[in-house]
Amino acid sequence: MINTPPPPREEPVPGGQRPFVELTNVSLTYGDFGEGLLALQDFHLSVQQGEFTALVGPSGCGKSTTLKLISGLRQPDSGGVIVAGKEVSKPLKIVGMAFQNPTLLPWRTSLDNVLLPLEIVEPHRRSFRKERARHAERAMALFEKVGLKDVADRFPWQLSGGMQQRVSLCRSLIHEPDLLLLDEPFGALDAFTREDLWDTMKALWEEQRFTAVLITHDLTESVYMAESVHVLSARPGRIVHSQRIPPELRRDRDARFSPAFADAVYQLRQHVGHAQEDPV
Ligand SMILES: Nc1ncnc2c1ncn2[C@@H]1O[C@H](COP(=O)(O)OP(=O)(O)OP(=O)(O)O)[C@@H](O)[C@H]1O
Repeated sequence: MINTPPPPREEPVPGGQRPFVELTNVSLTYGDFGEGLLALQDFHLSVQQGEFTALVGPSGCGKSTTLKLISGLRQPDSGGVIVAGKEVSKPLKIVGMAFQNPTLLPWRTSLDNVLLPLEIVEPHRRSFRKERARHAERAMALFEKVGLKDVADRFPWQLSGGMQQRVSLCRSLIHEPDLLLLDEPFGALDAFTREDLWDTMKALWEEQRFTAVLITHDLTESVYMAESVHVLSARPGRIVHSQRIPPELRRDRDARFSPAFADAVYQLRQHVGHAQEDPV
């Protein structure tokens, strides 16, 4: 029902827009050629503008590497990486990122942590001082949206892990990025906090409709959050299965207990299992 054959690649819809994120025939080796470690090979991925996509797969298969390529932190050895219609050749400014570790600076308050990207990245940097009050107002609005109260003046070490991760999500969104890259941001949280944050993130995405790429080991999370889920093979990684997730499975918490939801997770689990057993 929700299966599609392994993509090599989604072609642009005829007459429609090109994908917002497009990796074509990408290979990447860490270290020296010859002795290096081949992380990705023949890798294709396309994500439409405003789409929420998840990448799942065995540990070490190249998921974080894919985000590094999309964000421009690394360049491929061969193949192309295009974001917003342009070849990626350096770190992109239109990207927000959140990681498993919230990586907040302990000597800065929550508000100053959230404002950090505006302080250091152009074009905001040059007008930051003049615009600080306006940015702080936006940060406060974000705090409210993610369910944080009275944290602006508190330091990271005064917050719970879940609160720190909420602050980190605010920081990733403060510059209103077109593209949000999420590297297991919910992975280290307890189950209840994690489920709350899924809903928070979904609400933000529904409101702002940025393009999102989520890496996760949690198949339930991938089905609940993403419109499409791609399974990577064991290293060298490439996509071996793609699954569209019907909107009704992502509608609300109750949907997670439906047979159709369990079926979607089961199918993904089968493909991840095959990927673990049969390295390509
Ligand atoms: N900077 C690096 N130098 C050398 N090897 C690296 C580097 N970064 C990653 N690797 C290796 O490349 C492969 C893919 O790593 P990557 O972090 O992309 O995998 P992953 O799918 O995100 O893993 P996990 O699910 O365990 O987080 C792994 O074998 C990893 O050890």
